[in-house]
Amino acid sequence: MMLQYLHLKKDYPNILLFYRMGDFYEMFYEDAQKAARLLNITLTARGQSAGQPIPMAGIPFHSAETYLARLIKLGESVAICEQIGDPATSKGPVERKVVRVITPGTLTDSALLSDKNEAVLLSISEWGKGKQACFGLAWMSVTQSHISLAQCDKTGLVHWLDRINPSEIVYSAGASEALEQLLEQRKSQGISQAALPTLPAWHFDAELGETALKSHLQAASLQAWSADGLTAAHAASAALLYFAEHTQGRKLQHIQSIAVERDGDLLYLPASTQRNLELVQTLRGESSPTVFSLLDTCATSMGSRKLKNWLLMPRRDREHARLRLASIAQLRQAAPTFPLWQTLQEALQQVADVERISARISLEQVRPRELVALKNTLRQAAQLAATAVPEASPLQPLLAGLQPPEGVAELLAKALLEEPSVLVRDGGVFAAGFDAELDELRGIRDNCDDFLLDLEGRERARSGIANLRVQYNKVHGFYIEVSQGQASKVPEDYRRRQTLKNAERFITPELKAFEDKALSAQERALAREKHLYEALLAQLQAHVHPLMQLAASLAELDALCALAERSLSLNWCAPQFTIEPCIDIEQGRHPVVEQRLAQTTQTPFIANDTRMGGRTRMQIITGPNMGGKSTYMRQVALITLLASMGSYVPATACRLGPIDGIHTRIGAADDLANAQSTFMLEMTEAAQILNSASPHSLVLMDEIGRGTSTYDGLSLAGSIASYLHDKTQAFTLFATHYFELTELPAKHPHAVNMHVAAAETGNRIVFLHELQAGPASRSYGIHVAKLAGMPAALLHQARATLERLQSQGQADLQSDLFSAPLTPLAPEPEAAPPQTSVVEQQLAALDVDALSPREALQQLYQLKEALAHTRNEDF
Ligand SMILES: Nc1ncnc2c1ncn2[C@@H]1O[C@H](COP(=O)(O)OP(=O)(O)OP(=O)(O)O)[C@@H](O)[C@H]1O
Repeated sequence: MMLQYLHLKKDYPNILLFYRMGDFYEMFYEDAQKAARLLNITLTARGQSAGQPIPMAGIPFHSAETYLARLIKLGESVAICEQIGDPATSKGPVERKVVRVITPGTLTDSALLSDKNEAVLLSISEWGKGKQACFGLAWMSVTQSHISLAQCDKTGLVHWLDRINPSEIVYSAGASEALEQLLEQRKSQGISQAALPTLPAWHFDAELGETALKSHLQAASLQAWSADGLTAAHAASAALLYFAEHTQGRKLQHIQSIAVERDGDLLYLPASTQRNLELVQTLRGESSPTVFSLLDTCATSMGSRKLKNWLLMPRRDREHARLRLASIAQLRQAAPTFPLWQTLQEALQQVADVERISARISLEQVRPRELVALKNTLRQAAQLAATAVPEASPLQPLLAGLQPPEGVAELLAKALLEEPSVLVRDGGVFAAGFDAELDELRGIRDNCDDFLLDLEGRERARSGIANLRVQYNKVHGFYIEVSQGQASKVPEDYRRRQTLKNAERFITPELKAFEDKALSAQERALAREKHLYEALLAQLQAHVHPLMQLAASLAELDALCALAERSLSLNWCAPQFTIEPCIDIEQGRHPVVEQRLAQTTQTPFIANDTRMGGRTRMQIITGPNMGGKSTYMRQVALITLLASMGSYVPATACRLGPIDGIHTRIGAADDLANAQSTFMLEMTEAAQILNSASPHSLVLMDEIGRGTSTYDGLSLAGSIASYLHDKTQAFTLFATHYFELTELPAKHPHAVNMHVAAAETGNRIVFLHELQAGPASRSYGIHVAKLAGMPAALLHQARATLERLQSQGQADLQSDLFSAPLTPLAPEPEAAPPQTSVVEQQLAALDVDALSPREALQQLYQLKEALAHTRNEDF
């Protein structure tokens, strides 16, 4: 047996092998030691090898899922080896085979997968040399029906890793040191938790990949998906498909489309932005309260996953967002009594996870109860599809996509019991009337009771033993039981089966014959149900593709209903898109802080306006600690993001120009989690922003420079602000406690000073959380320290020091800070200057001195008209 084990294990050297022995999965050697450590299970020994006991550890097979879940969470992979031979007929060890490999990026079991998260497997190939070098990416979730492809350079790779956030990344064993380092570094810095398996380099073969993709799509060319010529991505696909199919032990029939993604099509939300804005996880690593937890009122897990995808992968072009906004507008309308979203969401509550069920049908892992849930969902979907909406409604195509594939619900209704057993092996899955042979076998079993009662009556009469009973147990089968006192009266043909303290158990030839028939009927019925189930799954394969499409429509409808509900319940407005570069928000709010305030203190959130665009590209935001600077900056980023994903936004009005990314540098205690020095991390993140932001990006800089000495920090903060203003020209919100930076707008025409207002009464401070124009009149650090409960003597000393420093004057520093020009920067390509509006251009061209009063008036009218025209240029 150990020979068989070692033979199987040799193909899975780096992952745990669960070796099935009876009711246990056993592990041996290092696997046993590792599992004992990770799972806290007992390490025992079995036999000897080279004079040493063989370490062994096991888990009961019926509780395997719990252990698997723990191992997967720890980033381990497990190969499941089952007995496939018949122990009764096997000579030597029963034949065994690895039937499945479970890895963090290829999960399909409902018990291991989180309902609201995708487990994504990413494959990376390196292609070409020197200037032609690029990375090919291919990624998928095994429970979805498409593969995504992309190609990029090194900077782009970081963007994609942030976006995809894979659970597992497979790359070549011969990968470059740079790639290996990047992946390891992200893991050690806690940016990624992805498992990092490697495959031999020959798996990353472009031709192999292209052929595999074509075979999945059953197409002669990949042109229809714009996926031809993507050599590097094809190479990554080869390894991706090999790895995924190898883990499932079968071809992934349900993969039926390709999505080619391009960096330039998507908004860039770096990992730091996702973290700082607490999109799906709080800074403490919890799943609530976050933007996603606030948005997610979906009725189905499919809807939640779709919504999360919209939030984390918004597109730059506004087509998708506009369509979603139009759909939300429709869902908000009364139809006729309740808003349409409510009627639809009630129906969606009854909908099962069609996407995952369909994938499990394809992988032949689906359970009977999931099929019953699918049947009920299909009926529900047919009703949803019939929902009345106006003809030109943007919801029309979605509702049309809810038509269930023909005959599937009927087939499932006919085949399955309303409440089947959990597992097919227990029987009790198929409905009566579906299969004549099964009905007959079940008939024999069901007639048992009648026969046994009849036999009992006859045997009592024959033997004259009144308390004789015919019974059954799993160990001994059928028997006739009589008390010890009566045992001598039994007829001659009774054969003793078992002696108990007070009773004797017998069998008769007639009972034995019945037992053989009944037990074999039971066994045959189970085998028949297994066979029928396999046949049913084979029949369902043809419907997997339409079921996946139905799932996509259900998910989208659900996500839209959630956004409609949120927009009404939280009083959000529809954003407007314009080609003019701007972020124009009226009475904006931070949705999560607003909700927290409402739930905890019941104090209202103070809404604030944001006007950026045209002349204003940068706000230097000052004000006391706790004044609301971070909240304000985050709210601008969140409103921008929510609008870009096609959601209503927490504001009374919002106009938004093109946006290509949201970059944030926000100092927080979370830096401690990283091994890097806080200041180093701060500078690294700032450098990344300066290198990748563009005039269409939104940049949030919160207290940059505070991680080093005052003068260093101040100088760096000043230079960074200047660089962002002059070179990057991104929309920038720059919060700082360096009061000296309020001088910046004097020399930088596109920057303005803003401050969060606070009122002082005596030595007390009241935060107004109101954003006002101009710099803060002073800082309130000592007031805030008082609020925090600092000892009075300490505060007294701090005040005295402050006064002394202020009287020494810092004026010199202030005027010097921005006097040094931002040169030499000549070799760098100049970014395009901020777009000047038509009105500005006309104004610049005017020769005022040459105009008569009448012409001047005329010009004024024209300018006003041009201005109105620009503002209406929404698209
Ligand atoms: N607009 C607002 N309306 C009501 N309360 C607010 C508002 N903005 C902020 N707050 C409250 O003030 C608290 C502090 O806000 P925030 O962290 O944004 O201040 P800050 O100015 O960035 O402080 P620091 O400079 O210390 O980082 C928030 O947690 C919130 O409770």
